[in-house]
Amino acid sequence: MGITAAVAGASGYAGGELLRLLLQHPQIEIGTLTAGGNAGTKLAEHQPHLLPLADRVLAPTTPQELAGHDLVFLALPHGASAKIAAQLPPETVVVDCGADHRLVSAQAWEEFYGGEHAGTWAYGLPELPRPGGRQRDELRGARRIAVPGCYPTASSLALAPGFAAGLLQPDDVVVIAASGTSGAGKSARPNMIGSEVMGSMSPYGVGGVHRHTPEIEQNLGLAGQEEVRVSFTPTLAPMSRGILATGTAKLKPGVTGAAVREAWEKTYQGEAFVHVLPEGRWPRTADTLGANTALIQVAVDERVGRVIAVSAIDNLTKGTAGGAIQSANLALDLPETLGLPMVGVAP
Ligand SMILES: NC(=O)C1=CN([C@@H]2O[C@H](COP(=O)(O)OP(=O)(O)OC[C@H]3O[C@@H](n4cnc5c(N)ncnc54)[C@H](OP(=O)(O)O)[C@@H]3O)[C@@H](O)[C@H]2O)C=CC1
Ligand SMILES: CC(=O)N[C@@H](CCC(=O)OP(=O)(O)O)C(=O)O
Repeated sequence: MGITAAVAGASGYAGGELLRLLLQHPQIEIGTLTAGGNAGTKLAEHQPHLLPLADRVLAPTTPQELAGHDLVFLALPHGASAKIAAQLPPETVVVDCGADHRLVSAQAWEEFYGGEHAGTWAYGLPELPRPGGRQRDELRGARRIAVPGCYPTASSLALAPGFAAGLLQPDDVVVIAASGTSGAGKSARPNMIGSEVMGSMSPYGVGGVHRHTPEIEQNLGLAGQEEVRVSFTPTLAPMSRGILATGTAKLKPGVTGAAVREAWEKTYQGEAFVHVLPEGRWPRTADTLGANTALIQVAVDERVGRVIAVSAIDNLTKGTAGGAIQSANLALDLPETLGLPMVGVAP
């Protein structure tokens, strides 16, 4: 018998993308699917694109329904996963797409999310450079995994090579990122309706208050082993999927353009999903659509002594469900790339 996986939150965007990818995974069988208020309805009502699962009925999200699987993906709102995970057997691989277990600092959790910190799990961004290794080292054999936020995935992959190589000043880092509307989940806010989003871009969470700020700081700080401060501004773009993150940071004195290029290329050399593009080509979200890839480019603005690093991802694929399955592959000792698309949909 193969590996069985349950998906909690199967009626949502992240749950739907998990199922799209799991249907193509050669070693994982899809088990129980659950929802909240939509429990009792058929999956086809919420995910009409997932034809092979159309007649599956959604179960309520309880530990009893989720138990008995080798793998459980939680694609639930913040705060819902900790209680459930605590009631699942310790040997089950639990992969949480929500934020509950991403942050190391309880103080940062309280400041940006409020309430009690549920604890820290292995962070599911395998390519992230860490002193003497990669984040994937912590994911091999892990039984509890926290999938990163979509903005932190794009922003951290863009800038981490510069911090890992000690090329960037830690106190002058700016990230501005644009996201498609699916990043907000299915429960639309008033600013998400089509007539407001189409043909317009708008900032939100401005002024250092967006909850992904401490997560980006945590990742860049771990890469460089020093405290990093980031000014992060998210914006909403008129597209359903995709994130384009532009990070800039002040170079340390004497750092050359050649050293920057070498650091970025070396960091991601051999990585299957994270690619530094050839010089002169810039990442576009469209090229990552439906793929578990992150496309990166870097340049030096010599006039102001800053590095500019840009990355593009599909927020639902590398930014959530693809990253979740990549980490699960590592936890289960499967090939890291198994079942994951590397080719986007174009145009
Ligand atoms: N969208 C994205 O790009 C990203 C999302 N994530 C994270 O993934 C998680 C899911 O996000 P997303 O799919 O976008 O959200 P959606 O709003 O699209 O889906 C939420 C899912 O959770 C279920 N649900 C809601 N409340 C409860 C509850 N109290 N108990 C049990 N189930 C419940 C919903 O079921 P029902 O239909 O019955 O209401 C639905 O299946 C979130 O934690 C989000 O932060 C992470 C990275 C990126
Ligand atoms: C466009 C949009 O609204 N995006 C979401 C982030 C999505 C994501 O990655 O968030 P989690 O931390 O919730 O998992 C936001 O800014 O809140």
